[in-house]
Amino acid sequence: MSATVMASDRKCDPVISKLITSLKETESLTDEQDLGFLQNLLQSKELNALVNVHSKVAKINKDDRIAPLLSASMQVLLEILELLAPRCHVSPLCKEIFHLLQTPHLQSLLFAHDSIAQKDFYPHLPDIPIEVDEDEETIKIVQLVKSNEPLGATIKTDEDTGKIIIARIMHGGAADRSGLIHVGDEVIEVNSINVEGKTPSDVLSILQNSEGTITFKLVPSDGKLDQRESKVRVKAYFNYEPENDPYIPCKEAGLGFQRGDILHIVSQDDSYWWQARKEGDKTTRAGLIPSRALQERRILHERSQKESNGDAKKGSCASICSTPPGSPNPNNTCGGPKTKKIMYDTAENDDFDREMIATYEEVAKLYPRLGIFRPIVLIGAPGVGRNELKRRLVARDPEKYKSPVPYTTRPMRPGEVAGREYLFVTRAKMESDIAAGKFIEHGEYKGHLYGTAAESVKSIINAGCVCVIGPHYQALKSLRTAQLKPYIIHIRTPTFDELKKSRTKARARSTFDETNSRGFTDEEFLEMIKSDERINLLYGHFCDDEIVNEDLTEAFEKLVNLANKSESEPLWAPASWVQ
Ligand SMILES: Nc1ncnc2c1ncn2[C@@H]1O[C@H](COP(=O)(O)OP(=O)(O)OP(=O)(O)O)[C@@H](O)[C@H]1O
Repeated sequence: MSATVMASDRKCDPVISKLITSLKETESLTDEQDLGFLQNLLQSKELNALVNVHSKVAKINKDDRIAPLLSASMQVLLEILELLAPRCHVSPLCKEIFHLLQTPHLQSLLFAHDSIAQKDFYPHLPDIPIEVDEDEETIKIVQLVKSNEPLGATIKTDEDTGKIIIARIMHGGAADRSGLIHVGDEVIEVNSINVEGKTPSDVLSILQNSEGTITFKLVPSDGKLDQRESKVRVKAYFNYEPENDPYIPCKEAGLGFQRGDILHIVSQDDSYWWQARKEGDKTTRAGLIPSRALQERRILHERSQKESNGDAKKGSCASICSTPPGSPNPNNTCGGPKTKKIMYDTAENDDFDREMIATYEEVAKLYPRLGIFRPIVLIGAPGVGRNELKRRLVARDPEKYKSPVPYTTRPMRPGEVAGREYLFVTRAKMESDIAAGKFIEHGEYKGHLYGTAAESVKSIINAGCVCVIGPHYQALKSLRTAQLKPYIIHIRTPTFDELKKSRTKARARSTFDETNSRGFTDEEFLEMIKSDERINLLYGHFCDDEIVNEDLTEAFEKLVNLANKSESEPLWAPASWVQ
């Protein structure tokens, strides 16, 4: 028995009626069961309703009056947002339009509009297979005119058959744009030269030596691979130079980049070599970059090599090292003064960071939200000037920029007000809160605990103010979350000479020795630079920007500009923060 709802009480679509009539006349359908099934299906209410909708949409589509003016209104909206963003703090009108254009309802409406305009609702049906004689081989002849532009395709020898095949087509390259060459196509001839038994480099030299038109004789691959571009954007966490990479399949096809560059990954089809373009780059052809998996392997390989070299070195210097190996203390350096006020600790140490394999991070544009500001986090080497810059920013507009009040277990001193200098708590309470992960940073000084609670940061954000903090760099682990969405700035040291000159001129006070008010020593300057390099190596990729703190006025001006930028412009951030 069929559960299909019949459309017998309604008028069938004329085409369906015709089909039902012809069904009855079909002699080849002798099986009663098949006939019954088809009749039921054609008369079903669901099918008729669908055909009805389809006919109406098809009829409407024929009407030119409702043709869309554009099919990428979301793209236009994003471009307008980018244009408006820097003007938001200048004009309230711009700000209003900016936030209006960001509303999810409007964006969903435009998104739906674009899907309809692009006819994205049509099902993607597989190509109807053409019946070909299995013994007959289809061959296509492709002619391309040689220009300065590379072909944008790589070839390889098929491991099973030994034949030369197209390994990849670079998105936007000449081969891709021709639409005639596909991944998996077998190359039989190049300019009438049979390539059977030849290596990919033989074929390459044929190509290099040919002038004008290049003619390929190809056996098309069975299945056409989907060459649609992916929309993934990543932030690179390492520098890449294809010309110095011995493993890249084709150096000319490589895309070099710097740490911090935003890359548009257009294809991840190949597990080792992705295709990418630099974000904002107008060139259409994508380039090859190592995939995440490949880069992770390389880093692990490099590390294991370094470790084995390091072990050898450690062994040879064991007799002259007094400190046990593997006990780094970023706050107190061997030989330096040891009375740093707050030695910030987080639950984990730098070993955690060494474990991390920094390759790429998926990013998306994070748009400013009305009345919710990203906290500004200044990290840097101890003594570099984070507190000075933070103090100046808060002093510039105390209603807007606020620093969280730290907690302490030390007793209140005369003249202090609870909640102004510190929030005073018992040791037991603070220890249990630290254990519960409620502190973004904490440390001990002269037998008392000090620290900043995550909740203090959150309450400043919730009050509609910009929270400014200058924590120890290890606190980034607990701060860099989707909830807080921090804007992280690395305050960097200038060169030794610039550092010494600027601090001496300003009579800067050393933060390495709280018991004496004195200037920095050369040793401390060197330590600052070393620490800055270390932070850059371990945490630089987490930073949104950096400021070299040589001239204080200039550094502060840059900080103000970056603070404005973080409040008003759409900026790249981890994709998980945007969803
Ligand atoms: N660009 C600069 N030129 C001259 N002096 C500076 C500059 N930046 C900071 N200073 C001075 O250097 C000293 C240390 O700065 P600050 O207290 O801000 O360092 P910090 O990074 O917060 O260090 P710590 O984390 O150790 O407390 C202060 O006297 C400050 O005024």
